[in-house]
Amino acid sequence: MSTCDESTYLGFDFSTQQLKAVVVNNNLNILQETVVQYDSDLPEFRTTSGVTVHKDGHTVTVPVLMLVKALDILLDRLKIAGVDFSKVAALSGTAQQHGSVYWQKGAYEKLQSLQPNRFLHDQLRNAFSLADSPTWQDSSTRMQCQELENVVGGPQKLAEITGSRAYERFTGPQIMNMYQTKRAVYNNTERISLISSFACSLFLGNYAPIDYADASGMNLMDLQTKEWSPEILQAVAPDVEAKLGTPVPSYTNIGPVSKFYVERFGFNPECRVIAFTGDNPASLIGMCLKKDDIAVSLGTSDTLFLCLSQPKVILDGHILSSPVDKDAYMVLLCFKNGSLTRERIRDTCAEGSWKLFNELLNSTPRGDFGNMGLYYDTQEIIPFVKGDYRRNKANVEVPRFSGKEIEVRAVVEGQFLAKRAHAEDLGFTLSKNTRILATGGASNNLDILQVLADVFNSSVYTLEASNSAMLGAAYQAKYGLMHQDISFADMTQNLPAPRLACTPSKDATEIYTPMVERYRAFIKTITNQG
Ligand SMILES: O=C(CO)[C@@H](O)[C@H](O)CF
Repeated sequence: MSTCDESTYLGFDFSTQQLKAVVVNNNLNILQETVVQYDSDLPEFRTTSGVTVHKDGHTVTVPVLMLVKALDILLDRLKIAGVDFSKVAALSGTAQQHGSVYWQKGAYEKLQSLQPNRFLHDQLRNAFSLADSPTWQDSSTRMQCQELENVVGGPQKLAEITGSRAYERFTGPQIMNMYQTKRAVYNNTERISLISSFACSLFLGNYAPIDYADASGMNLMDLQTKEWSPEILQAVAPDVEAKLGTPVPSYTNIGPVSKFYVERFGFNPECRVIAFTGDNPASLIGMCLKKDDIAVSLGTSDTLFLCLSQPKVILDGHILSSPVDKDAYMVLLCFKNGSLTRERIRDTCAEGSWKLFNELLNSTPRGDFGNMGLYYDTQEIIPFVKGDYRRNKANVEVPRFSGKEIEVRAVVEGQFLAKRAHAEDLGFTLSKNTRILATGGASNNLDILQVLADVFNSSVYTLEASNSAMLGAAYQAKYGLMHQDISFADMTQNLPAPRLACTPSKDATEIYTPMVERYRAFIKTITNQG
């Protein structure tokens, strides 16, 4: 299907708590958005914030069929909203990273023979050898992480090969755990997808390849060669390469949309399916990140990422292949305790109201009278700790603060001090050209963004849409069609510039630079390194 002014592009975001879609026109302007909230729209799956936290407190899964059923609902909502699918020239998507989907033997035939008069979820009910897929919030694979690092010669070596030391949520340790503890599932699995490539497979009516950017979050792909590392695969499980397929550049034009969508929804048979990718790489696309930019995504997880022209070896954080240039890279820091932790403090200190939360936040001075709090509802990634930690002005640990307003400011300042400290540990130096581009749900809260601007002593900008991952998927749909003819920068040059949201207060640097050092000392103590 040739692109023309009438063409539209579809982007899907299978994120942790919801499935979203956006339709953009040929100029990448938003025409339509819609969402399915897993918990409320699909209560039969009994998820909380989109997942099931198991009794061991470390295993965290998502019901795969819930994601399929969410797509059925979402496409119907788009149709009811009047979207003309025949104009969609290409579609792409994104998803929570690291999660793994296990397709049962025989699922390929089911994908190939989808009937347009039946729901997807009805036809794929028996397509998965594991009903509940591990997600990025899972931390049950500590042992497999140790094994993987030992096999290659330690965390530094694994980071040199794959871009990260072993992490519990990464797909390599997860597959290893599957092989070791659920052998029957592994043996009954003909294909292993990430959640992004699983979603892409639904549109392709075939197994979709894993893209380089999301493959970088698996501890399996050699970042230099962009191929699975034979040494690592061998350690993970037998015959795993055949189940993974071959990774591809993130903007690969894979093939036409499955005829199921042509016949059921009126898609153009020439509509192309572009490789799906992880939500953080997709955010980088949606934000059109530039060299001096730092992106901060304030979602279920909080992440910080920036562009890199050459890879580097880091032990706290991740180097991923760039989603828009297969020869470039991105640095990613992920903080598992993001919006859900802010919401917990909102509920305990501000009666569940963001209005009151913001009032309490603004009633306290920058620096919170010298108090500092670190709050980890679930096992954190950076640092590897869990629980609440508070210190007063004298740097003495205290069980609680004197007022709710102190706690409210402490959770926000603590989360942002962590981001600045670890970004600087990566070698990023804040300068007068630094722009902080904020995205994700909390980027709609200007009071929280003001703290971000103060802690980083940098101006904070926001985009037209707070969901940059979903937008990035739609941009990738067009880029996948055109990348041989135009650079991503040229394709997106006419998009509106990010809007200035907050500038740092005059005393920001004198208040927060010392606090960053206090944060570093604080986590050394709580991780027993001090
Ligand atoms: O684990 C993460 C990144 O490494 C998270 O940001 C997930 O992608 C959130 F879905």
